[in-house]
Amino acid sequence: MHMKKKVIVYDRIEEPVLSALQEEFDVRIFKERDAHDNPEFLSFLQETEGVIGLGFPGQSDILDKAPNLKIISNVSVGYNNLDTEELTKRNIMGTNTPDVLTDTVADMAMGLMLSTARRMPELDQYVKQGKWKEAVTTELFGVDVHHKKLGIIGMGRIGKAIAQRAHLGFNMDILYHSRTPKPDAEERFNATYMNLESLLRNSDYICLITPLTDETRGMIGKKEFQLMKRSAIFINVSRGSTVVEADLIEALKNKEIAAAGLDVYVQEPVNPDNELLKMKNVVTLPHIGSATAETEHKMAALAAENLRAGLNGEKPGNLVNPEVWKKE
Ligand SMILES: NC(=O)C1=CN([C@@H]2O[C@H](COP(=O)(O)OP(=O)(O)OC[C@H]3O[C@@H](n4cnc5c(N)ncnc54)[C@H](OP(=O)(O)O)[C@@H]3O)[C@@H](O)[C@H]2O)C=CC1
Ligand SMILES: O=CC(=O)O
Repeated sequence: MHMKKKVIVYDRIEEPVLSALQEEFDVRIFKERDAHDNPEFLSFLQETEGVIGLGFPGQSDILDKAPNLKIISNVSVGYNNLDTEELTKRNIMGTNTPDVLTDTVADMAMGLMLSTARRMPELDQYVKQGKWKEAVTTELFGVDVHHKKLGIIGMGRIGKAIAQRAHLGFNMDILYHSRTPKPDAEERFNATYMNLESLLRNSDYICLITPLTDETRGMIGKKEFQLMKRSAIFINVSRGSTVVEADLIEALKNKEIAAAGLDVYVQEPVNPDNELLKMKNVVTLPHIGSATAETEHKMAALAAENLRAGLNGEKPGNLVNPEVWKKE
């Protein structure tokens, strides 16, 4: 009898993609929180050929326990959970889900920027708690977004989609920083390339949307917050660890910057005691950049396509370690 290949769904894959995978493969679902000390997980991992899901820790200690693994298919564009060099050494493919989420994440980044600037979550509570007794006065006013300067750090797929919305929709001036200049963004959004220091000094809004890598880890810390305007609003949609969180807390406490909008944290789910959660001028979201029904479905479908290709001996469309393919 033909044995189905073993696949771990590592929290999470949406229906109907999950059912399709269950038909093709011998699928076991494990949740990140209770997997790693679970003997059932460790024994299934021994025989698993494919992993699909969110944030599977693809580093050597866990790879040692997965001798038959051929592919880790991330349901995310970011792949900082994977040690790509280690994967390549072991002939394991890593894949991600670019493009299908770009517009959805950019919409969210704009929403986070607007709601931080206009204090929407705070004022939502003000209305719901029955505090709205007369027209709001100056202490509840926000600040304008339109016609301000937006500094985008990481002018990639999502950075450009944010620039498009901000420039064409909100008449914002776009400043940007990435490793290399982007002539197409300069042409389409009149964006100006800057080194990081100039961007931080000149922006009214700063939006961080780089991948988390060895280079970007902690790239925004004490010194960078001190370079920002005191009126600056800082938005982080990248990964929590691109920012030194303790320095962000200090910068907000010392009023070195005006406010922050955060979708990502060093520890996720964020610790309820984190001081950021207690600050009125910080808008917090639970890492929902791509979390719409339509986009999550597209990401799951694309990740399943990548997984299938890898397990069928074809080159997946979104390999993050293409070296592994040349090696074979
Ligand atoms: N909050 C959320 O839910 C989501 C978060 N994300 C995060 O957003 C990231 C970006 O996604 P996407 O736009 O598709 O990725 P891209 O690869 O298209 O863009 C990344 C950009 O970051 C730049 N960059 C990389 N390293 C550095 C560096 N050291 N200094 C300055 N700039 C740098 C790149 O510059 P260059 O082009 O010059 O190399 C590129 O412009 C993901 O990796 C993920 O971490 C993504 C989706 C949802
Ligand atoms: O954070 C989400 C991603 O797709 O990366």
